[in-house]
Amino acid sequence: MQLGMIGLGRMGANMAERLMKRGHALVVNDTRAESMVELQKQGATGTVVLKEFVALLTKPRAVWLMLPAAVVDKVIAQLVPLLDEGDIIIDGGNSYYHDDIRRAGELKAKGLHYVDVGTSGGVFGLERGYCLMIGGEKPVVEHLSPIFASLAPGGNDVNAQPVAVAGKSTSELGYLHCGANGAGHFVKMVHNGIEYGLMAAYAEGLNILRNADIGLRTHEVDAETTPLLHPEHYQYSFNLPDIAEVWRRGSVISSWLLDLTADALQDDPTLSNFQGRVSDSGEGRWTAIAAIDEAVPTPVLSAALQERFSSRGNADFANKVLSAMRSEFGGHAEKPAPKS
Ligand SMILES: NC(=O)C1=CN([C@@H]2O[C@H](COP(=O)(O)OP(=O)(O)OC[C@H]3O[C@@H](n4cnc5c(N)ncnc54)[C@H](O)[C@@H]3O)[C@@H](O)[C@H]2O)C=CC1
Ligand SMILES: O=C(CO)[C@H](O)[C@H](O)COP(=O)(O)O
Repeated sequence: MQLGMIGLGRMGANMAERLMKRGHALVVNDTRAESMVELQKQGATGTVVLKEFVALLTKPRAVWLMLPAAVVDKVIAQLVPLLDEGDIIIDGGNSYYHDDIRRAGELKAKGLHYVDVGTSGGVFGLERGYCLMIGGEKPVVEHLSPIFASLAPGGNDVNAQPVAVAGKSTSELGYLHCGANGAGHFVKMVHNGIEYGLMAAYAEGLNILRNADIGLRTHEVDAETTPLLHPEHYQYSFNLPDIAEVWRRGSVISSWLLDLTADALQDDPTLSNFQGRVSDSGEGRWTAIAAIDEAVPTPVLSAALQERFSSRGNADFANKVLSAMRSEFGGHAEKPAPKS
């Protein structure tokens, strides 16, 4: 099948390559001409000029956007005058599902179809395949199924576990039509909310292990902690790369995120290349908003999001306010920071 791919960054380029390896014809576009070179060598047709890109596509055209969420509306506005009735725009990035609902309505009025696809798999998707969470009209989704089936891991995914729905759903192949427009990105939003929680759980647990030698270095211990500490209980110098590795082998908490964590710790046990300022691209916030709208408690997912804000120094002033209040009501002075 032919597919147009706009956005050839960390995700789009690998997805185009995976599709070509599985026999699809790719027409590619990016504002960065250099991002097309390798794909063109592999057989893709490509141009930086959007009008020429559209002219290379056969009707009904299928155009997959793999762009930062912030530029999707702009690119759709440029694309629409170039498209014809019956053409399909697929947004495979991390858009907010509210935007999908609006876009699908606007495009429907022009005779165009819109499909939202939550894509998971990161830069490893080229080899492992991508998990696809899809929202849109059933016949349009079915029309695109050769593309979804080729991007997804498929039934031979080595990580796949036996499933109860065998033979009844494409879910066992790694892609799923989740519902009407917005449903794909709704499911991806919650997927990423869970991702934040899982990531925070591993990070917090490993931090407890890392500090289990605190009784051996009482001279460094925070002045607040010293009176409460029984040094004899904290005499362990754990090897974190080894612990992450052993947890990968048959443990209850084994996972792909743990595999990646173990790899990172093998490379550098102190993670000295990172400052620990953790960004967020919106999905965790939208998950928290949906939970509030539904009045569903999400203490773990919400705390994981808040932890990212703190990591960027956004709690510093609040902490100063706390110290100021302690000083005001109890005359408590701030104690010195631990020696490093
Ligand atoms: N990196 C990841 O692990 C994952 C990313 N996503 C989502 O996929 C989307 C793409 O992510 P990445 O590939 O990581 O981003 P990226 O920043 O690596 O690539 C974006 C590409 O879009 C191009 N681009 C920007 N504006 C353009 C325009 N107006 N016209 C044509 N091309 C344009 C850029 O030149 C770049 O090549 C985002 O929505 C992201 O949130 C989804 C799952 C995983
Ligand atoms: O969708 C993804 C993974 O599933 C992307 O890597 C996304 O960028 C992760 O979210 P955040 O940037 O908020 O950490």
